[in-house]
Amino acid sequence: MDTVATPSIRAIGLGRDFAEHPAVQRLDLEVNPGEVYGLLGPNGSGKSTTVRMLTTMLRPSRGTAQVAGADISRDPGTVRRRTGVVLQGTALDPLMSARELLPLQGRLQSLTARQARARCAELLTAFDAQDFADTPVGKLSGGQRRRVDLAVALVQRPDVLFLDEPTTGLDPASRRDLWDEIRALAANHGVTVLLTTQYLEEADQLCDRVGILRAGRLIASADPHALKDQVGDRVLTLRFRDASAAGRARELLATKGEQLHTDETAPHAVSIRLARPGADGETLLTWPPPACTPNP
Ligand SMILES: Nc1ncnc2c1ncn2[C@@H]1O[C@H](COP(=O)(O)OP(=O)(O)OP(=O)(O)O)[C@@H](O)[C@H]1O
Repeated sequence: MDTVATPSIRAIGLGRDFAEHPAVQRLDLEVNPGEVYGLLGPNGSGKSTTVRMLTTMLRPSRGTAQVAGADISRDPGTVRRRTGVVLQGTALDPLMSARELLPLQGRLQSLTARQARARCAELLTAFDAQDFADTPVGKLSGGQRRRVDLAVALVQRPDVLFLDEPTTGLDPASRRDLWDEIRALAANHGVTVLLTTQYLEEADQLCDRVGILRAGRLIASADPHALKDQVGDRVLTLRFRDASAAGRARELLATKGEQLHTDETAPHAVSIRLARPGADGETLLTWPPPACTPNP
């Protein structure tokens, strides 16, 4: 019996040039069913170009890929039917509400009116969106809006979901809520998720595996812990009660010449690179600092 699952996404030598400049070089990638895979990389590293090729929006210059069992070049219609996509700045009609948009999407995907209404009700409940279901999406907060984007992408029950920088611009609490939704999709419904991110913490907390893209090349791909060992310095993260305590710790550590890693998504945390030889075991910080030690 064959017990090896067919990958939900398999790219072989996939690449795309713009005016002879390779935006994505030769990408080899496999993502398994039910996995949350993160493509991590700075601006311009090729993340969106990769997503646009895998979702059949952009023709590759070289290579091949299969998504949800279909070839992106030979059978793009099947790929589109079996996948959901949320791109950066997805253009939903700002005057329409979730309760209008979701059934409309269902009808476009050939559901009957009754099926479309039922699916809409199911998704509004799943995304805890009843309270803002009748508000035009143009008037929603960033976090609410992303949940509607995600719900719209899920109307057709996709096997594979692509999310291009799903949490950019969200506050930390909305970001964590969205992480929970994405995890639940994979864990409870077996949806395979490929997302792109610029945030190390997001890749670390959310993804089963992470690929690092740099200048259009996948330079590493593994689970986040293995990746940190392979390509990163060791990082010690201290979490504080509030952002101001973290700020004071950051100032103290900077005066000691420590190399700090800043992550704008985690204002309560301070991360220190432990790359200096001989730094292990040294006391880096005494907390609380002397100025706020309670009087005996
Ligand atoms: N339509 C296009 N025409 C010309 N060059 C493009 C086009 N789209 C992307 N590029 C170039 O391809 C490279 C990769 O861009 P891409 O948008 O894939 O990167 P990214 O990692 O998604 O960046 P960001 O995080 O800013 O979205 C960049 O050098 C970009 O300028």
